[in-house]
Amino acid sequence: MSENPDLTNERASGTFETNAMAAVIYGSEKFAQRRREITEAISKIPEFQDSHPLVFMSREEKISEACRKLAVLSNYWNSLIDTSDEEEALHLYREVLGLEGHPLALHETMFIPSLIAQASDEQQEKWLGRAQRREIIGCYAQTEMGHGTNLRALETTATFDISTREFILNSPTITSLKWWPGALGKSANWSIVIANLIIKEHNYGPHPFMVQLRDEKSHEPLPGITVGDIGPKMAFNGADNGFLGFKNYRIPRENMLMRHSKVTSDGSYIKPPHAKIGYSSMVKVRSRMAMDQGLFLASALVIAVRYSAVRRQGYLEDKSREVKVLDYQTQQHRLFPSIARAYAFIFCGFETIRLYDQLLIDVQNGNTSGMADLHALTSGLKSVVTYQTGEGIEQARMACGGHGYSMASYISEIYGVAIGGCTYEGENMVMLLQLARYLVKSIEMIQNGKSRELGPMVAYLAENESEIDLNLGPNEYLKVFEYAARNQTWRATEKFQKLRNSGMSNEEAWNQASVELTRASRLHTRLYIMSTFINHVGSIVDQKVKGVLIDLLNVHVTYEVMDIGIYVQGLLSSNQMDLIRNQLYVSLETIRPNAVSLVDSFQISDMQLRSVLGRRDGNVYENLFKWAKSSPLNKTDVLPSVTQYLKPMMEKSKL
Ligand SMILES: CC/C=C\C/C=C\C/C=C\C/C=C\CC/C=C/C(=O)SCCNC(=O)CCNC(=O)[C@H](O)C(C)(C)COP(=O)(O)OP(=O)(O)OC[C@H]1O[C@@H](n2cnc3c(N)ncnc32)[C@H](O)[C@@H]1OP(=O)(O)O
Ligand SMILES: Cc1cc2nc3c(=O)[nH]c(=O)nc-3n(C[C@H](O)[C@H](O)[C@H](O)COP(=O)(O)OP(=O)(O)OC[C@H]3O[C@@H](n4cnc5c(N)ncnc54)[C@H](O)[C@@H]3O)c2cc1C
Repeated sequence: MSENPDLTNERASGTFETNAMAAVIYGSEKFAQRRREITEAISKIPEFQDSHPLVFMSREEKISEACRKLAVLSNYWNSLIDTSDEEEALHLYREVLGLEGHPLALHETMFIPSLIAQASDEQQEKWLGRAQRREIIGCYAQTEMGHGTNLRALETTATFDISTREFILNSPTITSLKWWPGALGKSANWSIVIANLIIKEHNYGPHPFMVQLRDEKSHEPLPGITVGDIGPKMAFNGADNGFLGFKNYRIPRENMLMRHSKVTSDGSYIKPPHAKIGYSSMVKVRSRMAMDQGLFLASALVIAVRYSAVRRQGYLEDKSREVKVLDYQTQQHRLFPSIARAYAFIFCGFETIRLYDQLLIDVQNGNTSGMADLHALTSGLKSVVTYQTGEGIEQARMACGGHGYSMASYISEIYGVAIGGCTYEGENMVMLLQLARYLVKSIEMIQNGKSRELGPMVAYLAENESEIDLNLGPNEYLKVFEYAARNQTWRATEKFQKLRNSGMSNEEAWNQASVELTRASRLHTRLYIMSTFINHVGSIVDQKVKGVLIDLLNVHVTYEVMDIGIYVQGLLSSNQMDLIRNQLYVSLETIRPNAVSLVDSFQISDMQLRSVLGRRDGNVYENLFKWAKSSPLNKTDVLPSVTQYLKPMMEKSKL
C-alpha cells in the first residue's frame, strides 16, 4: 500500500536530510549507517517478526516469544553486528526484542558490566568469556523485599568459613529475600549477588559475589537456593523479575568479586581504594539512562507526531477540509518541547556514556577521583530524564486522543516501561538527594573561600548575576537557568544550615530541607541538559541540520525557562516573560514544517515501534481495523461467557 499523502507532504516540507540528522543524533555517520544496515538485515529474517502482536499475548507467551527470538538471534549474532560494539548490540536487541524486557537484558546491562568492573583478571578469565558467549545467563541481585534504597540495611549474608575457605550465603528473614532482579525468576543460572561480607563476626558491608543458582544442564535450582518469578508488573512483562533466598549455600572464596576488595584465604580483608567502588554497576546503568529514556520518549513522539499529521479533526480557516491536528498550537505545544527534550537527552546520554567509559579506565588504573562527580551527575540526570520522559510520553498519548488509549498505539507500553526508570537504579527522590549532597558541599566550599576548587559543572554557583538580554539567544537563557539553579541551591543549603545551627540533628535538618534540596538538584540537572544541548548544536557542521537544531533549541530554551518561571521572578520582568512566551510560540511555528522529519530522523523502525498509529506509511485506519479484528476476542462471534452467563441472565430477566 502506498504512503499516506499527508505524510508524503510532511516529508517533502522538511528542510534537511534525515540521514544527516540521524548521524548527529547517533553521534556519527558510521553508527547511524550501521543502525540502518542492522535494521535492514533483520527485516529480511522472518523468524524475528512477532508471531502475533505482543499486546495480545499472556506473560508466558511474551517470555516464550522473547526466548524464541533470542535462540534465533544466537545463530545470526556474529553476522549482524560487530560484537565488540555495545551500541550495535543494544540496537540489535531493541530491534529484535523490543522494550518489554527479555531474559538477556540484565545479562547485558548489569551482569557483564559487573564482571568487567568488579572481577579480578583471573575471575574474568574464568567467567567473562563464558558470559559473553552466552554459555551462562546472569543477572544482578541486589534489592531485597525489605530494602532497595538503603543498601547498608541489606540482610543477605556471606559469612567466611575459614576452615573450608568458603562463603556461606544466607537469607535470614522474609524481608531478606532478593526481590526484583530481572531475569532471576526463570532464566538466569548465575547471578552477581550483593551480600554483607562477614568475617569473624565483623560485617564489612555489601560486596558482590558470583553465585551459581541453577544446574547448568537441568536448569533446576541448586540445593540451598529458593528462586522464582515475582509475578506481573505494570510493564516489562516479557521479563521474569525474580525472588531468591539462600539457606547455608556455600560458594568458594574465589567467587567474591575481588578486583577491588579482597578476602585472603586466612580471612584477612583488603579494603577497596574507594568505599563505593562496589556500586559501579549502578553508575554504569544510570550513565546509560539519559540515552535509553531519550529513545523511549522519541518512540512515543514518532507515534504521536506521525499520527497527528494524518489525523484530521475540526477546522481552521479553510472550512472545506478538516485540519491535521498537528496544526493546532495546543498540539504543537504538547509535542514539540518533548521532541527537543528527546534530542537533548540523547545528546546527554552520549556524554555520560563516554564519561563512564573514561571513569572505568581511570578506576582500573587506580584513580577513583572522578567517582563522586559522575555519581552526582548521573544521579540527577536519571531522575530528571525519567520523570520528564514519563510526562512527555503521557502527553504524546493524550495527543493521540482515543486511539492513544488503545494498545494499538503501543504508547501505554512505552510509558509503563519508561517510568520503571523513575524507580530502578535508585528511586528518583533518593537520587536527587544524592546530587543535593554534592551541591551542598559545593556551596560549603564557596563559603570556606575555596571557589577555585569547584569543578566546571558547579563553578556557576560562585558567580554573580549579570544583566540578561534575551535577544542574544540560547546562551542568555542558560544564564537564566544558572540564576535559578544558583539561587535555589543557595536557598536550600542555607535552610539546611540554619536548621542545623538551630540545634537540630544533621539528619533531621536535612530531612526538613529536602524538598527544597530536590528542587535545587532538578534545576542544576536541567541546566546541565540545556548546556549540553547548546554545546552540541554549536559543534554541528551540516548547516541545514544545524539550522533546524537551532530552531529546536529555541523551542527548548524558551519552553524550559517558561516552565521554571517561579524561580526567575527576581531576575526577569513580566515584560521579559511575555517576550519569552511569544518567542516560544514563534518557535513552535518555525519548527512545524520539520516536525515529521525530526521524528523520522530517530530512525526507529516499524518493527521496533509496534504501533498501528505510528506506522511510517501513515496508513492508520485500515490497519487499526485489521488489528482490532485480530483480537483473540474476535475469534468467535459469540463468546462462551455470553452463552454461559449473559444469555441465561437475559433469559431469566424476561420471565
Ligand atoms: C540489553 C538491554 C536492551 C536494552 C536496554 C534498554 C533500556 C534499558 C531498559 C531497562 C533496563 C532494565 C532494567 C533495569 C535494571 C535495574 C536494576 C536495578 O535497579 S539494580 C538496583 C539498583 N539499586 C539502587 O540504585 C540503590 C540505590 N541506593 C544507593 O545507590 C545507595 O544506597 C545510596 C547512594 C542511596 C546511599 O548509599 P549508602 O551506602 O547508604 O551511602 P552512604 O550514605 O553511606 O554514603 C553516601 C556517600 O557515598 C557516596 N556515594 C554513593 N553512591 C556512590 C557511587 N555510586 N559512587 C560514588 N560515590 C557514591 C555519596 O555521594 C555520599 O558521599 P558523601 O558522603 O556525600 O561524600
Ligand atoms: C522494573 C524494575 C526492575 C528492577 N530490576 C532490578 C534488578 O535487576 N536488580 C535489583 O537488584 N533490583 C532491581 N529493581 C529494584 C529497584 O532497584 C528498587 O526498587 C529501587 O532501587 C527502589 O528501592 P525500593 O524499592 O526499596 O524503594 P523504597 O526505598 O522503599 O522507596 C519508597 C519511597 O520511600 C522514599 N525513600 C526511601 N528512602 C528515602 C530517603 N533516604 N530519603 C527520602 N525518601 C526516601 C522513596 O523516595 C520512595 O518514595 C528493579 C525495580 C524495578 C521497578
